[in-house]
Amino acid sequence: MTLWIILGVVAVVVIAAIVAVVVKKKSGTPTEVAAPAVPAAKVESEPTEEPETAATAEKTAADKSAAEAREESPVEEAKESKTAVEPESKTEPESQPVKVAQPTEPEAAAETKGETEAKAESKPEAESAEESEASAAKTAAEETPAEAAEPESAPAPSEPKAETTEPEASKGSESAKQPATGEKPEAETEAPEEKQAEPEAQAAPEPAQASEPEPAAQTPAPEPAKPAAPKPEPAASRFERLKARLAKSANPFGKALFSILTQDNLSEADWEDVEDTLLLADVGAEASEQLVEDLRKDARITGEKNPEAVRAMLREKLLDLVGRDMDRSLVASRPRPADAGPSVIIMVGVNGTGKTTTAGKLARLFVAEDKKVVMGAADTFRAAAADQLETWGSRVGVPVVRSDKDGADPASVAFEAAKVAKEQNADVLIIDTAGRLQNKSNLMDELGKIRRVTEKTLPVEEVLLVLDATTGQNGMTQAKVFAEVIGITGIVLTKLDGSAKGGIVISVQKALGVPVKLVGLGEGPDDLAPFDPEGFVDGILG
Ligand SMILES: Nc1nc2c(ncn2[C@@H]2O[C@H](COP(=O)(O)OP(=O)(O)OP(=O)(O)O)[C@@H](O)[C@H]2O)c(=O)[nH]1
Repeated sequence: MTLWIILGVVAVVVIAAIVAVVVKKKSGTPTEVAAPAVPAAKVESEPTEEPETAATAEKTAADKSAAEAREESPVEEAKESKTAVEPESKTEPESQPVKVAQPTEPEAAAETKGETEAKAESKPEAESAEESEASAAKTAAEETPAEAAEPESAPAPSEPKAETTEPEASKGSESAKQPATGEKPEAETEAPEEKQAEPEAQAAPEPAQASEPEPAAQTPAPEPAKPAAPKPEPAASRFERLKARLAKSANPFGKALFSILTQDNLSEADWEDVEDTLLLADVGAEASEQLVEDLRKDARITGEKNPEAVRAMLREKLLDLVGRDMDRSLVASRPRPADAGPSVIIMVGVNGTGKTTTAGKLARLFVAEDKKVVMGAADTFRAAAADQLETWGSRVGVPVVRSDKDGADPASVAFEAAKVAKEQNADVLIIDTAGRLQNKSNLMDELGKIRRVTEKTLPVEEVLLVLDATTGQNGMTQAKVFAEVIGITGIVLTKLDGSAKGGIVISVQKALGVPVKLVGLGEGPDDLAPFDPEGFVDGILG
């Protein structure tokens, strides 16, 4: 039994050992199978990594290609940067080319969109600084900023440039013509004040508009400024020359009077001839009657047989009528305090009397006196008027404040002109206005507005009524209305060279109570002279 038990145990042990071996062999397979599980995990993580690396690879590739492209071509660079680099590259590329292309303009380009206004503000400062140094010629150059910018921008090939320059150009055109551009802000701020000051909405709003254009510099065509224009003839010698022309022109009434008065035994008919002669010469009915009466009473004339004596006495009578003691000096020519500021002259009159021409001639007259002059083209009704004045200004190196806009508010131009003249410390500001009929009340009101707006900055010391001597007595009605509306301080009698009506000097003075201060005896630049009563009477007596 015992033996069987032992054998049984041994057998069990052997079997167990065999089973153990078998089991061992089988257990080695499952561990290997598990191994793949690890790689499986790796695969899950790899998918994420692989896409990333692929993306970065593409990006780097794109960047590289983009970088290469930049080196190869600036144009492609921009494209690449837009697509690959996105936002940053979009803005930078655009601004850079501009900056690189034109050093001065790049800034302008970057600034234009948002900084145009700020730029405008800074301009004023610069201008004011320049103005302090400045001369008329300098301002002239400043006044044409828009024009100057155009040429530069034109060549600029890049689009950005064109865009940036456009704003400037447009800006320049608006404010343009006046150097006063810088003053724009001020003008705007002042506009409200003006509105308040003037109940009528008119004056206020316009000045503001005017200020925008400031561009006065725009204003200003004065480039030709101080070209080699012939030196203006001194005022002193002008009337001597003009007197000779006056004697040759159709102003024979003095001679006619002389021939009648030197006759023996003047009859009633002779006296009627005297009066008719005076009337034909536009001396006026009242003045003619008075002169004849004086002559008849004067025994020295009626009894005098010596021609020279008659001539001398007639000369005295005519001088009395013309007015030898009237103050005919222009306010601007009188001695004045150094800090008085510019003396403002406004030219008014009906159409075609010679306002613009006289303004130009007058500028020459002042330039001949070494005065610094600024002109304002407030004749915005006739497009060519500003050009005409600008041409006159260029002849003598005088800056002209003007607007490019047809039909612009003349008060705005006057407002700007006053500011420019004051800032430039000019001695004289001459403002040309559009011709108008005295029966157009709205246009006449406009004159009052021009004066009021101008006086926001400078007092108007002189208003010259420009009368065409050939219009004769018709001019009297006009003159009276102008005097009532804007106030007249003096008369300019033009085209006296082509008129037989020199007597208008006497009648217009009598009607308005203001003196003839200047006479025009031709279309030449120096055919304007201060009126000299003695020279005038000598001229018409021959
Ligand atoms: N003979 C002569 N012609 C003159 C004189 N003054 C001006 N003229 C001419 O008169 C014409 C008209 O002159 P403008 O200066 O344009 O007249 P304006 O008053 O400004 O004209 P509007 O602005 O249209 O009212 C021009 O042909 C001038 O040359 C003068 O004293 N003598």
